[in-house]
Amino acid sequence: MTASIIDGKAFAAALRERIATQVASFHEAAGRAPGLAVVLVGEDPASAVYVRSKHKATVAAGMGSFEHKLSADVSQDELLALIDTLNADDRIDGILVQLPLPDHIDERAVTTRIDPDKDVDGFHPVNAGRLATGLYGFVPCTPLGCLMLLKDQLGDLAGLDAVVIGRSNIVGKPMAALLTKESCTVTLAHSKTKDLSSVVRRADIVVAAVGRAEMIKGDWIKPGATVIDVGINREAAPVEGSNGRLVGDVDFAGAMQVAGAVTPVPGGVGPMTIAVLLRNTLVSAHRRARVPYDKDAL
Ligand SMILES: Nc1nc(=O)c2c([nH]1)NC[C@@H]1CN(c3ccc(C(=O)N[C@@H](CCC(=O)O)C(=O)O)cc3)C=[N+]21
Repeated sequence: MTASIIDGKAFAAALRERIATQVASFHEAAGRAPGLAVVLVGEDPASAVYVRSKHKATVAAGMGSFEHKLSADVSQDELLALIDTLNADDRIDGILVQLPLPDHIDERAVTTRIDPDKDVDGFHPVNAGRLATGLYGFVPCTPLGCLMLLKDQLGDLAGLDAVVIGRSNIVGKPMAALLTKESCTVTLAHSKTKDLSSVVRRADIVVAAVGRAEMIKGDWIKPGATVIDVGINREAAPVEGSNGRLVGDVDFAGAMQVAGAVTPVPGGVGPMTIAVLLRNTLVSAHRRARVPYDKDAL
């Protein structure tokens, strides 16, 4: 038996198509395009690549893209002042400050400065609280993308055993909250979890978000389980000057022998993150302009 491969890239492309259609009707109804502001501090090459693909996807969906590139030595006060300006700018429905930030800037101070109703990343504590208590709010893009893939694969998730490995505020915790909302029995495992392989083995759904290459082994997985691999780890380059291979947090070849379905890396969760960012921005635009939208298409 071989697992099926969950094509996140294709799912994300289809979602972006539906978003583009709704962006066009929003534009007609509101007389403006939805707008996304992306702030990049410094010259980290990986961050620059992500910001470029976000910009391309934003424009391709018919949205306005407002890029702000600041030098690595910008002061925290200058960055906060830019966020205040973006908060007050009516053309902008979503604000994303690319993480990580340089060490002299306090990420907390930055994420809490963003207007929660423009916080399309869902990182503001107000949105974390809304998610935890079941109120409307922005849900972080990566876990929401994972949930979309799971529902597409499995339909109703109620009663399923889910294990989330990794307790970050950006992926693990919101993922556990989303699965709880879907009536899964959720275990949030992490680096201190005892006997992780046994914890993983009882799960119908495994979401791996630990940031350690191929840590989750194939023989830990329950036969037929659905495995979502959030990890993006770059292996050391085979020859100097070249790029190393991208691998997930799951031993993909091993998991393919046992699981029912597995997301690949690349081409799984990563493309969903950007598509959901556009979705959150479109939803924000509808809310801010008080134009109703088609929830089912998104
Ligand atoms: N405020 C903030 N919000 C973010 O959402 C955010 C961030 N900061 N900092 C960095 C991470 C990373 N991230 C990814 C987006 C797309 C892919 C993606 O499309 N990956 C492709 C391939 C990527 C490659 O080839 O390097 C794939 O998995 O198929 C991955 C990772 C968003 N992030």
